[in-house]
Amino acid sequence: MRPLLMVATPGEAQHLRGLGVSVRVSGIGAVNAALATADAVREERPDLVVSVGIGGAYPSSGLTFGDVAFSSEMIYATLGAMGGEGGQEFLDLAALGFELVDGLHNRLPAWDGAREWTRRAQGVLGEVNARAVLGPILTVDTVTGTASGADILERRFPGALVEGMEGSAVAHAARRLGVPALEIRSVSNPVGPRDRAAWRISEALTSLTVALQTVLRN
Ligand SMILES: O=C(O)c1cccc(C(=O)CC[C@H]2O[C@@H](n3cnc4c(=O)[nH]cnc43)[C@H](O)[C@@H]2O)c1
Repeated sequence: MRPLLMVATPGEAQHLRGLGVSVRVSGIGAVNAALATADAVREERPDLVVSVGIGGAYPSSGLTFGDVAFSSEMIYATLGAMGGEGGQEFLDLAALGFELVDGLHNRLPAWDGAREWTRRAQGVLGEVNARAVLGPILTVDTVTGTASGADILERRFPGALVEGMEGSAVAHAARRLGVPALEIRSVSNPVGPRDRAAWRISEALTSLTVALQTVLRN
């Protein structure tokens, strides 16, 4: 297998350089992520693209610092329109009659090995009291900074585990070039009221590295 890891920041890349696979830095956000993924796929011809990084955990996920979310699907959580009664209803691309790619709308299915990778990561993370969980991962353009914002997204996408700012765009670009994709995010912060002091980035990057070492080994 020739996986390509896409990260947003040099700090994330630094932790992952020793894994023996290609790691590319895109910059923050969906546009950077899509453009960098397209360039990297054309240059390196991977057979799997993995969007990896830190992320915020939704309260209902039960995930906490250092837990690792594996995507069952990557969802553009805010791509659509607000409408309906009082303008409070989210209309996704399907409701608007627009296709994203290949007949898909906001949701991009993950690579079909995602469940097996989650199982393997759970084996090793369990030893340090962290968890690996499979479920939807949301992509947002703005870090959610309020409890009501978290609540809105959890209602819109039941079962959502974590949010980040690049995963759907990485998967989208990879899909357009015929390569399967997966997103893996380690929890650095809860989604909710902004508290920058509470972020635990180092802990998140350590368990992300452990999880990746395990799944990439076989
Ligand atoms: O709120 C701040 O002051 C702040 C300070 C430093 C960095 C940020 C970011 O927005 C980093 C975004 C970066 O990290 C990923 N990430 C991590 N946690 C979250 C989250 O809760 N919601 C969305 N994205 C998150 C994201 O993928 C970016 O690559 C903010």
